[in-house]
Amino acid sequence: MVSTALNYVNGTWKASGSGQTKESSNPADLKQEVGFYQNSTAEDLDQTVQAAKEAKKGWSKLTGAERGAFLYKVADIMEQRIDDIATTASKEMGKTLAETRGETNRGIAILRYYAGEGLRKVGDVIPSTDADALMFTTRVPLGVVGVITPWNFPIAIPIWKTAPALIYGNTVVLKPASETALTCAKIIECFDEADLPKGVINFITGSGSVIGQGLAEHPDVNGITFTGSNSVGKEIGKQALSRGAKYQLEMGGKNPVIVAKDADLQLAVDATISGAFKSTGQKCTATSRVFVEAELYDEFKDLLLKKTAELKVGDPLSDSSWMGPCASKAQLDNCMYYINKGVEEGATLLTGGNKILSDEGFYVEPTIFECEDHSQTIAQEEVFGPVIALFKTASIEQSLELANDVEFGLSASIFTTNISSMLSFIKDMDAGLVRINAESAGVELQAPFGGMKQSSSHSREQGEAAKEFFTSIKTVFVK
Ligand SMILES: NC(=O)C1=CN([C@@H]2O[C@H](COP(=O)(O)OP(=O)(O)OC[C@H]3O[C@@H](n4cnc5c(N)ncnc54)[C@H](O)[C@@H]3O)[C@@H](O)[C@H]2O)C=CC1
Ligand SMILES: O=C(O)CCC(=O)C(=O)O
Repeated sequence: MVSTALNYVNGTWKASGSGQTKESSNPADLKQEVGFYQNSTAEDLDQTVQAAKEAKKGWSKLTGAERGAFLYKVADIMEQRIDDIATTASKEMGKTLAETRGETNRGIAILRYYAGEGLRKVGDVIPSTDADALMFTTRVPLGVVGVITPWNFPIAIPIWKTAPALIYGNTVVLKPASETALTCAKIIECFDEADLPKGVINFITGSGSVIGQGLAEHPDVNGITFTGSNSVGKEIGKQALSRGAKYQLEMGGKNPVIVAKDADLQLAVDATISGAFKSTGQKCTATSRVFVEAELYDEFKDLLLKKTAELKVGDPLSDSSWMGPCASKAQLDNCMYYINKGVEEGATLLTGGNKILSDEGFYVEPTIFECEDHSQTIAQEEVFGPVIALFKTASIEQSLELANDVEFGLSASIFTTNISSMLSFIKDMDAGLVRINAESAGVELQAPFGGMKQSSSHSREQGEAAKEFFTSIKTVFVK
């Protein structure tokens, strides 16, 4: 059934003052509309922020245990809705149902993790130089947090930003990507039914340039957490900095896989395929460059091509599909731009490179280029699609040097059985997430996540690291 998502402001579902809605469409079936969302205005945003501002005092006064009890309740409600949330997400952005179900379960686990955080320590006792004094740290919430999220993890990312914001006592205004607005509304329904106090969590849809930018610029928004493109992220950072708000940005990646001559071949090929092509390559942690030592190169390439040919691309709602379409026409066009660039700049197209079933949806073939020149566009820029640039290298040292030769530093993998190769990779690879004998994608909710170089604002999300962003430290001296 086609539905219309409303904004959620001060505990009430509400239409935008604009009276306008926009359509959310299905990238796997261009004839099917999934539903509609509110095309909100700056006035709607202001009312939403005011609701969060009014709620912050009461929410911050609750104990962590009390706030945690609400999050446990949201998790329990969401557990009853896994299929509905996952199906909506698959319809809105084309990821396979197996992946969106997994992502919903991950969202539930994140809620429970942060619910438990309400009972963990928030400070340290620090010895004072004054024998009669007690000195310690405590933490206070930022206040109102603006959460701006992308479409590629439409369930996990809104939750991994919102749950820690709430448990540490902040109130939230959440603006999801328009492509996945209905999925996010289903998540908010779980918060609504868990009866959080009014105004603690608010949800508003609309364009990035009005609602996203409006949040970044709003004087009553004390912190902004963002995941998305580098260009938008940088602007948000500048706006937040200029008015003294705290900000956290998670942006692009150009993630390498290094395959040593002593690697487990099957493992390295399977992990490369999964890292590069799951979610149609639309992960900031996706594998996009692969460096293979010469001795194993031909065997690796043959097996990679054989297994890629076996992948079934099709309807994300069908159990037999391994990879769905790109999330939108813009994403497909972007992908084709980079594929054409690869061909123009002289990389050898080994497989893929074409749109498929283009009348029905935004499908593209899993694509592999063999490259020699690491300065080529497909080796340097984030594609955000199922495209691999494959290189033969003379040594692990050369692989590592090339792996670091990009502006990003989010995640990176090495496949090797040699301990000293592992250790030099851990030490010398410039990435926030380094993985040994495991694919480049795959983030665990209890561990810090974030990038180096241009991939992030150098902050970390998830696990205990979230506390650093969502709170301010107060040093207390008592005498
Ligand atoms: N690092 C990641 O996980 C992601 C990276 N991307 C990259 O970005 C490219 C474009 O994807 P988009 O969806 O267009 O990303 P985007 O950066 O435009 O959108 C992300 C979020 O920011 C909002 N936004 C857009 N313009 C804004 C503005 N001026 N001020 C504040 N918020 C704004 C959007 O509405 C959305 O909620 C992709 O091809 C990919 O390369 C996209 C999504 C996620
Ligand atoms: O690899 C993952 O699980 C998370 C990736 C991510 O955060 C992203 O693509 O935005």
